[in-house]
Amino acid sequence: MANLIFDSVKKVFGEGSSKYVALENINFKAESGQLILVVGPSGSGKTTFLTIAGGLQTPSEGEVTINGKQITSLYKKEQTKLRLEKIGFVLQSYNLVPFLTVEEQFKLADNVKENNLTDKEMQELLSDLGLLDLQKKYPNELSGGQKQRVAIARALYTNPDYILADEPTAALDTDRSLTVINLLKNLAHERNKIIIVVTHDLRLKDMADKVYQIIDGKMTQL
Ligand SMILES: Nc1ncnc2c1ncn2[C@@H]1O[C@H](COP(=O)(O)OP(=O)(O)OP(=O)(O)O)[C@@H](O)[C@H]1O
Repeated sequence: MANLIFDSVKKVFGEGSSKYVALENINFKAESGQLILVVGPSGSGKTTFLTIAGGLQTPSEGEVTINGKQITSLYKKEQTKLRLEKIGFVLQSYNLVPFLTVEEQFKLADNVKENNLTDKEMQELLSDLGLLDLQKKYPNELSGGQKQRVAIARALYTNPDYILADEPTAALDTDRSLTVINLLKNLAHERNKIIIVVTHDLRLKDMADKVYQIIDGKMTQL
C-alpha cells in the first residue's frame, strides 16, 4: 500500500534576522484510497507543505517518506524518477506550455513515461472535466477555469499513485469545484490513489476522508 509520511518536519527560509519558520513540527500521514484536504489561510504554509510532499523542496528538519523511502536520502536522479512515475502535480500557476494545444500538453508526457492513460480513458476524463471541445485550443485561448481543468487532466494523464493539487478549484464556480473534487474522490476510492488537495475552499471539507488545517505553519487534524 502506498503511503506518504511526514515525521516532525520543519521548514525554515532565510537566515539571521530574515529567518522565517514556514512549517513547524509537521506530522502527517496519507494512505492509498484517501482524499485529504489541507486547509488554512493565505501564507499559512500550505504550498510549502505540498512542495515538500512532492520532493520539490527539502525539509530543514525531520523526515518525509514515500512508500517507506526517505525522499531526501534518494539521489537527485531517483527523486526525479519517483516524481515522474508516481506523482502528478496540479500547481497554482497551471504550468501549461504556451505553444502546445490542450491535447499536445498531455502527449508531452509520452516522451518521458509509459503506461499513461489510453485514448479511451483520456476521452472519458476530458468529458468528465468538460474539455472535449477544447483539445485543439492553445492556453491563451482558455479561461482561468479551463486552464485549471487542463492542468488537472494533465496531472491525471500519467496515472500517478499520488496527486498533489494546489488550489485546484480556485478558478472554478461551485458546480465545477464539486465536479472536480468528486472526480478526485472517485479516483482515490476506486483506483486507490493518494490525493492531497491544498485549498482555501471550505465548501470542499465534507468531501474529504481526512482534513488537516495549517495555521502559522502548525498543522492539526480536524
Ligand atoms: N522560498 C521562500 N523564501 C522565503 N519565504 C518563503 C518562501 N516560500 C514561502 N515563504 C513564506 O512562507 C510562508 C508560507 O508560504 P506558503 O506559500 O506555503 O503559504 P500558503 O498557505 O500556500 O499561502 P497561499 O494560500 O497564499 O498560497 C509565507 O509567509 C511565505 O512568504
